[in-house]
Amino acid sequence: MTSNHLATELPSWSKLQQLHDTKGAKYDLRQAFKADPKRFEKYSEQFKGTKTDASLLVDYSKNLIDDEVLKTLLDLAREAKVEEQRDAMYAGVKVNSSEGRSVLHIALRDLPEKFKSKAEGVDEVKPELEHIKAFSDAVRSGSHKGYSGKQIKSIVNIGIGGSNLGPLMVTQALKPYAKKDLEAHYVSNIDGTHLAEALRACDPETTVFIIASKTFTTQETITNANSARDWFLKTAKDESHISKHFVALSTNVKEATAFGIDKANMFKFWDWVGGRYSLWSAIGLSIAIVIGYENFEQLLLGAHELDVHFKEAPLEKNIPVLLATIGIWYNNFFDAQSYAQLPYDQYMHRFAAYFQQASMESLGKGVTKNGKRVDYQTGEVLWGEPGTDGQHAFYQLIHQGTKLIPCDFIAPIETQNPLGKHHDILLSNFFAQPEALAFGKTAEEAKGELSAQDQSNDFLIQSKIFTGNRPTNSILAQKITPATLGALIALYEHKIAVQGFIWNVNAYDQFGVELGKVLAKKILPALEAGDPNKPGDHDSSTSGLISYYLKNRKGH
Ligand SMILES: O=P(O)(O)OC[C@H]1O[C@](O)(CO)[C@@H](O)[C@@H]1O
Repeated sequence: MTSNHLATELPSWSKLQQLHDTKGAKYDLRQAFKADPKRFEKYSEQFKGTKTDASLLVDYSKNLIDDEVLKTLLDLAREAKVEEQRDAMYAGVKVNSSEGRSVLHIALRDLPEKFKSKAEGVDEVKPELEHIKAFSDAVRSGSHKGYSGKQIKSIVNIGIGGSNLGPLMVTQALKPYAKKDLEAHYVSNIDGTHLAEALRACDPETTVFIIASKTFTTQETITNANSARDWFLKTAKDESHISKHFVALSTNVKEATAFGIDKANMFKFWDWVGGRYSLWSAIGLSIAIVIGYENFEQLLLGAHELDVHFKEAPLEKNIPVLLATIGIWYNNFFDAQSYAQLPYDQYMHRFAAYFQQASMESLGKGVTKNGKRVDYQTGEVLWGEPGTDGQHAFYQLIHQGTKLIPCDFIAPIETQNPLGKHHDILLSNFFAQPEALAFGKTAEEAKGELSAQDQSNDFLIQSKIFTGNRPTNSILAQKITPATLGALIALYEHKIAVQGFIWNVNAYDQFGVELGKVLAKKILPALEAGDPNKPGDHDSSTSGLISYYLKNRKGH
């Protein structure tokens, strides 16, 4: 299923522009809520797993939308053939056209085999899960021992981008489910500090290194993996011990073998698993080790149940479609420059960082799938920090700054750590912030709060006005369990898919990360040669910087 369109050519695009100009820009949430006491019921959806405890309430009523806007947004989705593109993706059509690949992370979690996606390797998903189960069980139970017969106490996942952020985010978000006597470290950065700090906390006799790289050629990962092997061999001495301490997660068996990893220690996945969608695959091995295979399976099943919702719910009730199109409303018609994800759950502190890659690497594209340059904005700039820390840092700008920043607030109803009044206080903030953003404070109200003397101080009054009409979604999860987290991640993955379908960009390639990598490879020999007078053939800025570095570096 290919589509030829520029989003601006779809009939509903100009209608949305009109709607924005005639009423969207002036939309008043105070009035909207007053006029319709059932607005919350109308503009919220519940998602409940049937076989898992996944449970989400998504309230999108505090958006600058009415029935006409919403209908037009969904018309836009239909005109862009979102449903057909989704079905093609699920079926295994090679929708990643530039790389000639299917996009089937949904097949990794389709344990009930509902979608019958077709691609080479789909039938290997379950055997590979068995492999993950056997290894994670062995490490957790202590039956997999280090070369000197000791039980494994630390794992170090070495990977970057999608081979790091997903497992890192999930193991943090699900920390209450983690095995207590096992330390998990995640090393991604080529900065030697990252590996050095992790190794300081490890003992070679009791550490397993998980080399996670789809391609097994990524410079950071291979360099870190080699340094980890050197560190290990300094103590272990004998290379035959490597097999008990190094495993590889990769689609590239040849390179992993060349690195010295035993076939039995390789966990494979397939080219239809995009790096930033790979936590459900062998890349999730560290998740299974940390939280146990049964919990890992719940994560997959929760995501699968959301996949079913995305596939079967009518667009009017389809949560990923609603969030995606509402996002487009602001990104393309209100010129919103960014979008914030704000989890009110300390364990979810890497959630926005994870979706930064998933969303921005997927949708940061400037050409359509047919090679036409787009004449509209694409990927949202995504950022965020957990509440309430964010409140004391950047919320001032969200409330009163000149930029429109749509936000998603996410919180669990049940905390993993009941502690006095803490959770109610946290949640009171979770409820209050979207309320303040939506309804603001008028000049009258601001004036009423001032002393008689200050009531004529216009600067004070103006400074205390909150314009309101700042849009938010509020997502309440029952509890951040493995299944609920799986559903939440899948929800945002599908939001990305829908936006890609509408903007008609390929959300599954990443050519934008290449150029800088190629230039770095050209620069490295000059740094290794070390002659400040020979920085290589560059512009004066780059050469000047390299020479300055070479002249001033010490301890090399
Ligand atoms: O898993 P690999 O092949 O080492 O790639 C790591 C990351 O590098 C990228 O290719 C580019 O940043 C990501 O898409 C990917 O997640």
